[in-house]
Amino acid sequence: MRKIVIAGNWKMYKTQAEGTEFLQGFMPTLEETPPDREVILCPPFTTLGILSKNLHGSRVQLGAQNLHWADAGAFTGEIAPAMLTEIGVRYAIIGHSERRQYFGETDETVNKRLKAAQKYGITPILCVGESKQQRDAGETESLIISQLEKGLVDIDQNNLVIAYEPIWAIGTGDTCESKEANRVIGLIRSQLSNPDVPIQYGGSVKHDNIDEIMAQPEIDGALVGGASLEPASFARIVNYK
Ligand SMILES: O=C[C@H](O)COP(=O)(O)O
Repeated sequence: MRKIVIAGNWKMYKTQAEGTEFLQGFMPTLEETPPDREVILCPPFTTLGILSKNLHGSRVQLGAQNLHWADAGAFTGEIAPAMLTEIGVRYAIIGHSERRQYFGETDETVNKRLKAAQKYGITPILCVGESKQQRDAGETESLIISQLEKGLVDIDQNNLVIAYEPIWAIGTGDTCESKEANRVIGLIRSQLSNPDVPIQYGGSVKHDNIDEIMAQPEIDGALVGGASLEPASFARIVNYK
Protein backbone atom coordinates (compact mmCIF):
# COMPACT_ATOMS: atom_id res chain seq x y z
CA MET A 1 0.00 0.00 0.00
CA ARG A 2 1.62 3.26 -1.16
CA LYS A 3 1.60 6.22 1.19
CA ILE A 4 0.42 9.67 0.12
CA VAL A 5 3.12 12.25 0.89
CA ILE A 6 2.65 15.99 0.42
CA ALA A 7 5.62 18.19 1.24
CA GLY A 8 6.09 21.95 1.20
CA ASN A 9 9.61 23.02 0.25
CA TRP A 10 9.99 26.56 1.48
CA LYS A 11 13.42 26.89 -0.21
CA MET A 12 15.12 30.10 1.04
CA TYR A 13 11.90 31.71 2.25
CA LYS A 14 10.44 32.34 5.72
CA THR A 15 12.14 33.58 8.86
CA GLN A 16 11.19 32.10 12.22
CA ALA A 17 8.49 34.76 12.67
CA GLU A 18 7.09 34.14 9.20
CA GLY A 19 7.12 30.37 9.72
CA THR A 20 5.23 30.75 13.01
CA GLU A 21 2.67 33.01 11.36
CA PHE A 22 2.19 30.44 8.58
CA LEU A 23 1.34 27.74 11.13
CA GLN A 24 -1.33 29.93 12.71
CA GLY A 25 -3.18 29.98 9.41
CA PHE A 26 -2.36 26.47 8.27
CA MET A 27 -2.76 24.16 11.26
CA PRO A 28 -6.55 24.63 11.74
CA THR A 29 -7.11 23.58 8.12
CA LEU A 30 -5.75 20.10 8.86
CA GLU A 31 -8.98 19.20 10.63
CA GLU A 32 -10.37 18.47 7.15
CA THR A 33 -7.37 16.44 6.01
CA PRO A 34 -7.81 12.66 5.66
CA PRO A 35 -5.52 10.90 8.18
CA ASP A 36 -3.73 8.80 5.56
CA ARG A 37 -1.97 11.83 4.04
CA GLU A 38 1.55 12.51 5.31
CA VAL A 39 2.06 16.29 5.50
CA ILE A 40 5.61 17.64 5.65
CA LEU A 41 7.07 21.13 5.92
CA CYS A 42 10.67 21.73 4.84
CA PRO A 43 11.71 25.21 6.01
CA PRO A 44 15.20 26.73 5.95
CA PHE A 45 17.55 25.37 8.66
CA THR A 46 17.13 28.40 10.97
CA THR A 47 13.35 28.00 10.96
CA LEU A 48 13.39 24.25 11.71
CA GLY A 49 13.80 24.74 15.48
CA ILE A 50 10.79 26.99 16.03
CA LEU A 51 8.63 24.82 13.78
CA SER A 52 9.75 21.75 15.68
CA LYS A 53 8.52 23.30 18.93
CA ASN A 54 5.25 24.45 17.39
CA LEU A 55 4.55 21.18 15.56
CA HIS A 56 5.26 18.95 18.55
CA GLY A 57 2.40 16.48 18.94
CA SER A 58 0.81 17.49 15.63
CA ARG A 59 0.48 15.35 12.51
CA VAL A 60 2.82 17.55 10.47
CA GLN A 61 6.31 16.16 9.99
CA LEU A 62 9.44 18.22 9.66
CA GLY A 63 11.82 17.96 6.72
CA ALA A 64 15.21 19.52 5.96
CA GLN A 65 16.25 20.70 2.51
CA ASN A 66 19.65 19.02 2.57
CA LEU A 67 22.11 17.26 4.86
CA HIS A 68 25.79 16.30 4.80
CA TRP A 69 27.04 12.73 4.65
CA ALA A 70 29.60 13.04 7.45
CA ASP A 71 28.65 12.50 11.10
CA ALA A 72 30.44 15.78 11.94
CA GLY A 73 33.53 17.62 10.71
CA ALA A 74 35.13 20.66 9.12
CA PHE A 75 32.45 21.27 6.48
CA THR A 76 31.65 24.96 6.67
CA GLY A 77 28.09 25.76 5.70
CA GLU A 78 26.84 22.16 5.88
CA ILE A 79 24.51 20.46 8.37
CA ALA A 80 24.98 17.03 9.99
CA PRO A 81 22.15 14.48 10.19
CA ALA A 82 22.33 14.26 14.01
CA MET A 83 21.76 18.04 14.23
CA LEU A 84 18.50 17.48 12.37
CA THR A 85 17.27 14.39 14.21
CA GLU A 86 17.95 16.17 17.53
CA ILE A 87 15.18 18.65 16.71
CA GLY A 88 12.76 16.09 15.32
CA VAL A 89 13.48 16.19 11.58
CA ARG A 90 12.08 13.06 9.90
CA TYR A 91 12.59 13.79 6.19
CA ALA A 92 15.27 15.44 4.04
CA ILE A 93 15.07 16.61 0.44
CA ILE A 94 18.15 15.29 -1.35
CA GLY A 95 19.40 16.15 -4.83
CA HIS A 96 16.92 18.94 -5.57
CA SER A 97 17.66 20.36 -9.03
CA GLU A 98 18.58 23.71 -7.45
CA ARG A 99 21.31 21.92 -5.44
CA ARG A 100 22.46 20.11 -8.58
CA GLN A 101 22.40 23.28 -10.69
CA TYR A 102 23.87 25.90 -8.32
CA PHE A 103 25.87 23.96 -5.71
CA GLY A 104 27.64 21.22 -7.62
CA GLU A 105 25.50 18.32 -6.39
CA THR A 106 26.21 15.16 -8.38
CA ASP A 107 24.60 11.71 -8.43
CA GLU A 108 27.58 10.51 -6.37
CA THR A 109 27.15 13.13 -3.61
CA VAL A 110 23.40 12.55 -3.74
CA ASN A 111 24.03 8.88 -3.03
CA LYS A 112 26.25 9.74 -0.04
CA ARG A 113 23.61 12.08 1.40
CA LEU A 114 20.86 9.46 0.90
CA LYS A 115 22.93 6.89 2.80
CA ALA A 116 23.65 9.35 5.61
CA ALA A 117 19.96 10.21 5.95
CA GLN A 118 18.98 6.56 6.21
CA LYS A 119 21.79 5.85 8.68
CA TYR A 120 20.14 8.38 11.02
CA GLY A 121 16.58 7.20 10.42
CA ILE A 122 15.69 10.19 8.24
CA THR A 123 13.56 9.40 5.18
CA PRO A 124 15.20 11.00 2.14
CA ILE A 125 13.12 12.55 -0.62
CA LEU A 126 15.27 11.95 -3.69
CA CYS A 127 14.62 14.47 -6.48
CA VAL A 128 15.11 13.53 -10.12
CA GLY A 129 14.10 15.28 -13.32
CA GLU A 130 15.20 16.57 -16.68
CA SER A 131 15.89 20.06 -18.04
CA LYS A 132 14.00 21.53 -21.00
CA GLN A 133 17.01 20.94 -23.20
CA GLN A 134 17.21 17.28 -22.16
CA ARG A 135 13.47 16.84 -22.72
CA ASP A 136 13.65 18.42 -26.17
CA ALA A 137 16.56 16.13 -27.03
CA GLY A 138 14.50 13.08 -26.07
CA GLU A 139 16.76 12.31 -23.11
CA THR A 140 14.17 12.34 -20.30
CA GLU A 141 14.02 8.56 -19.85
CA SER A 142 17.76 7.89 -20.07
CA LEU A 143 18.60 10.79 -17.74
CA ILE A 144 16.12 9.69 -15.09
CA ILE A 145 17.19 6.06 -15.27
CA SER A 146 20.81 7.19 -14.87
CA GLN A 147 19.97 9.46 -11.89
CA LEU A 148 18.17 6.54 -10.22
CA GLU A 149 20.87 3.97 -10.98
CA LYS A 150 23.65 6.14 -9.59
CA GLY A 151 21.70 7.72 -6.77
CA LEU A 152 20.20 4.52 -5.39
CA VAL A 153 23.33 2.38 -5.06
CA ASP A 154 23.04 0.52 -1.72
CA ILE A 155 19.96 2.52 -0.68
CA ASP A 156 17.17 0.90 1.35
CA GLN A 157 14.01 1.35 -0.69
CA ASN A 158 11.86 0.74 2.39
CA ASN A 159 12.76 4.17 3.75
CA LEU A 160 12.61 6.37 0.69
CA VAL A 161 10.43 8.87 -1.15
CA ILE A 162 11.15 9.96 -4.73
CA ALA A 163 10.07 13.25 -6.29
CA TYR A 164 9.87 13.62 -10.06
CA GLU A 165 10.51 17.28 -10.75
CA PRO A 166 10.97 18.26 -14.38
CA ILE A 167 13.28 21.29 -14.08
CA TRP A 168 11.40 23.23 -16.76
CA ALA A 169 8.24 23.06 -14.65
CA ILE A 170 9.78 24.38 -11.41
CA GLY A 171 8.68 27.89 -10.49
CA THR A 172 7.56 28.59 -14.04
CA GLY A 173 3.81 28.02 -13.86
CA ASP A 174 4.42 25.60 -16.73
CA THR A 175 3.16 22.39 -15.09
CA CYS A 176 4.02 19.08 -16.70
CA GLU A 177 0.83 17.68 -18.21
CA SER A 178 -0.55 15.32 -15.57
CA LYS A 179 -0.71 12.30 -17.88
CA GLU A 180 2.92 12.87 -18.88
CA ALA A 181 3.97 13.19 -15.22
CA ASN A 182 2.07 9.94 -14.59
CA ARG A 183 3.95 8.26 -17.46
CA VAL A 184 7.39 9.31 -16.20
CA ILE A 185 6.52 8.36 -12.63
CA GLY A 186 5.45 4.93 -13.93
CA LEU A 187 8.86 4.66 -15.57
CA ILE A 188 10.55 5.57 -12.28
CA ARG A 189 8.52 2.91 -10.46
CA SER A 190 9.52 0.31 -13.03
CA GLN A 191 13.17 0.93 -12.07
CA LEU A 192 12.63 0.27 -8.36
CA SER A 193 12.93 -2.99 -6.43
CA ASN A 194 10.19 -1.82 -4.04
CA PRO A 195 7.02 -0.83 -5.94
CA ASP A 196 5.59 0.79 -2.78
CA VAL A 197 8.07 3.68 -2.69
CA PRO A 198 5.91 6.85 -2.70
CA ILE A 199 6.65 8.94 -5.80
CA GLN A 200 5.68 12.59 -5.80
CA TYR A 201 5.29 15.05 -8.63
CA GLY A 202 6.83 18.53 -8.25
CA GLY A 203 6.83 21.57 -10.51
CA SER A 204 4.26 24.40 -10.40
CA VAL A 205 1.79 22.41 -8.31
CA LYS A 206 -1.00 24.83 -7.38
CA HIS A 207 -4.43 24.84 -5.73
CA ASP A 208 -6.07 24.63 -9.17
CA ASN A 209 -4.14 21.69 -10.63
CA ILE A 210 -3.59 19.44 -7.59
CA ASP A 211 -6.87 17.52 -8.03
CA GLU A 212 -5.98 16.50 -11.57
CA ILE A 213 -2.41 15.60 -10.59
CA MET A 214 -3.52 13.45 -7.67
CA ALA A 215 -6.14 11.70 -9.83
CA GLN A 216 -3.28 10.07 -11.77
CA PRO A 217 -2.78 6.47 -10.65
CA GLU A 218 1.03 6.53 -10.39
CA ILE A 219 1.31 9.83 -8.51
CA ASP A 220 1.49 9.47 -4.72
CA GLY A 221 1.84 13.08 -3.66
CA ALA A 222 3.45 16.40 -4.39
CA LEU A 223 6.59 18.36 -3.60
CA VAL A 224 5.36 21.92 -3.58
CA GLY A 225 7.49 25.06 -3.74
CA GLY A 226 5.86 28.47 -4.22
CA ALA A 227 2.31 27.33 -3.45
CA SER A 228 3.38 25.99 -0.04
CA LEU A 229 4.30 29.46 1.22
CA GLU A 230 0.76 30.67 1.78
CA PRO A 231 -1.44 28.80 4.31
CA ALA A 232 -4.69 28.77 2.30
CA SER A 233 -2.95 27.69 -0.87
CA PHE A 234 -1.01 24.84 0.78
CA ALA A 235 -4.13 23.82 2.72
CA ARG A 236 -6.07 23.46 -0.53
CA ILE A 237 -3.27 21.29 -1.93
CA VAL A 238 -3.08 19.08 1.16
CA ASN A 239 -6.88 18.78 1.13
CA TYR A 240 -7.07 17.85 -2.55
CA LYS A 241 -10.26 16.14 -3.68
O1 LIG B 1 10.67 21.54 -4.41
C1 LIG B 1 9.78 22.07 -5.03
C2 LIG B 1 9.89 22.29 -6.45
O2 LIG B 1 11.10 22.81 -6.81
C3 LIG B 1 8.70 22.93 -7.11
O3 LIG B 1 8.71 24.31 -6.94
P1 LIG B 1 7.42 25.14 -7.47
O4 LIG B 1 6.23 24.47 -6.85
O5 LIG B 1 7.63 26.54 -6.96
O6 LIG B 1 7.42 25.04 -8.95
